[in-house]
This record gives sequence, C-alpha cells and structure tokens, in this order.
Amino acid sequence: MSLISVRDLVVGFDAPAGEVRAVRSVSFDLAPGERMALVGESGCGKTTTMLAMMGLLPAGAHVSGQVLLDGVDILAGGEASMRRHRWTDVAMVFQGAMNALNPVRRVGSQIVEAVRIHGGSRRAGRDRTRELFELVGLAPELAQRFPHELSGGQRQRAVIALALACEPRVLLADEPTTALDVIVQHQIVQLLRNLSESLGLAVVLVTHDLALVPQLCDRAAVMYAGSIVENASCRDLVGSPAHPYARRLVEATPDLAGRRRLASIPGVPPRLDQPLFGCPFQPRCAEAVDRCATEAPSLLDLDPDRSCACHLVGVVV
Ligand SMILES: Nc1ncnc2c1ncn2[C@@H]1O[C@H](COP(=O)(O)OP(=O)(O)OP(=O)(O)O)[C@@H](O)[C@H]1O
Repeated sequence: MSLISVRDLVVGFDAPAGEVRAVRSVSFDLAPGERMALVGESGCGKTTTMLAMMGLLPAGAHVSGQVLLDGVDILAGGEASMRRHRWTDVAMVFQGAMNALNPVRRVGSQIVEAVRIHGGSRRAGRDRTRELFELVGLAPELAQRFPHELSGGQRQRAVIALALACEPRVLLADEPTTALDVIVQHQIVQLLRNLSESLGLAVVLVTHDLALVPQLCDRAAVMYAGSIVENASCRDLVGSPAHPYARRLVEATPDLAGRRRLASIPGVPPRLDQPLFGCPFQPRCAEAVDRCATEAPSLLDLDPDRSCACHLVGVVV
C-alpha cells in the first residue's frame, strides 16, 4: 500500500477577479522511501499542492479531494486531524526556508522547541538535536550558533534537521536548493537522498529545475496550469518525454539537453482565474490539432509506469 496518496486534489483561492483554481484534480502516490519530483514553471500549483498536504493553506482557500496517509484521509478530519499528522508524519521544508529560521534564537534551541511542542522534554530535545545534527552532517557545536553565523548550506541543513525533528515519514521539500551555489546544491540533494535511503523517508521534491530531478528522484510528475500532464520514471521523462510540454521542459534544461540546441518555451501559462477550455497547453503547443482547443485531455496510463494527458500521445506525436 502507498504511504501517502493524493486523490483528486482541487484547490481554489478567492480573488478579486474570480476564483483562482490553482490545483485541478491532482493525484499521485508515494511509497515509503520513494522520491518523487513535482516539476513545472512558476505558478503551476506545486507549492499549493504541498501546502494542502500539510493543511497549511491560507484562509480563503477551498480544498477538495483526499490526502490518504496509510489509507486514511487526513484532510477529511479538518485541522484537528492535520495537526495530529503535521510534522510527526508529514513535514515540509518551505521555499526560502533558509531565511525562515528565527534569526534571534540559536539554531539548536529551535529544534529543542520543536521537540517540546510535540510533547518531548528539554533533555529529549537536546539529545534529538545532537542526533539530527549528526544525521544532516552538521558539527554539534553549530547548534549554539545563530542562523546568520551559518553558511547558506549549513542553514539549509539545519532547516532539514528541524523538519525531521519529530521523525516524519514524508518530507515535502519545496525548492530546497534555490539560492545555493551548484556545489552546495549537489550536497543538499545528496543529503536528501541519503536521508531517504537510511530512514525510509518518502520525499517530494518541488522544483522548476528539471536538472536536479534525476539526481534525487525515482519519478517525476510534470505540472502545468494546476494539473499533472505527465507522470513517469525519471529515466523515461528525461530520456523520452511524452507530453509536448515535458519535451519543451527537457529541451529548456541545459544539463539535460546536453549538446542539443537550447529552446525556450514560447508564450506564457494560462491565467488560472479564468475558465480553461480544451488542453491548457494548446496555445503554446506546436503540435496542437483542432480537438486540443475544445476538449481537455485526461491523464491516461500509457504503460504501467507512465501516464500522460495529451490527445496526441499514443497517436501521432
Ligand atoms: N493565497 C493565494 N491567493 C490567490 N492566489 C494564489 C494564492 N497562493 C497561490 N496563488 C496562485 O495559485 C497559483 C499556483 O501558485 P503556486 O505557488 O502553488 O505555484 P508554484 O508552481 O509553486 O510556483 P512557484 O514555483 O513560483 O512557487 C498561482 O497562480 C498563484 O498566483
């Protein structure tokens, strides 16, 4: 059985011009220790999906669908149920988290506090901090430092340690390497991989940088305008992307495109506060046919390991 399954997740936000439908029926499953990426351009609904899984959407958000943990829908029980599972079962490293540590408190004390909030003693918090620092590759004495006394990479390790304080089974990592140089990026990705392997931690990596994905993940779901348009193993997605948008993403990623000519993706994603007709990628798709403008494609299985939402895939691509 899956550890965590997202089923038909829909999220809308009230906005002056009408409801912003940020997530449109997203579904995926994650087994213990599995690592999946959620990839796509800015604004396609990646962060909103993660916040919904944490029960941390802002007021005014409408959510439907299910988040099944061990087969039980944790969304259905409202905030009380989310509070039981947040941090202890599902934890998140937020976008820009390196700046999210409390600047006036020593790093170690922030982890002690997290353990205490969840019922542990101060002593247990200190022991856990030592354990976590070792786990994320930080020298124990760094626990006494303030966040500004750490390097960017050390801060991100501390943020990951904080997220792991209550031994979650699922870690949602939202752009965890943004603002880090390439070498440190690689180290953080390596750390997440080691943690996943040694702890059996399931990881969702949210990123717009497809080049990072094969370094960490087994599979990737490509999101466009609030929907998953392709879900495949990293090897298939990078080696032979099926959806035209996924192909453009691969071509637009220097490290993956190799010596291939780099192509940018012309046009912009559709507004999410307007009704969408047909395939949302159709206005930007060089291969679109008449049907694409009027009929929304469903996400269909191409084989047991890959699904894709495109009228052309499996026909003439
Ligand atoms: N609180 C909110 N109120 C209204 N609209 C919102 C709110 N939060 C997000 N949105 C909109 O929802 C859509 C999806 O945003 P989201 O942040 O999930 O995308 P993303 O793929 O994570 O992008 P990024 O990589 O830039 O974070 C965007 O159009 C965004 O403007």
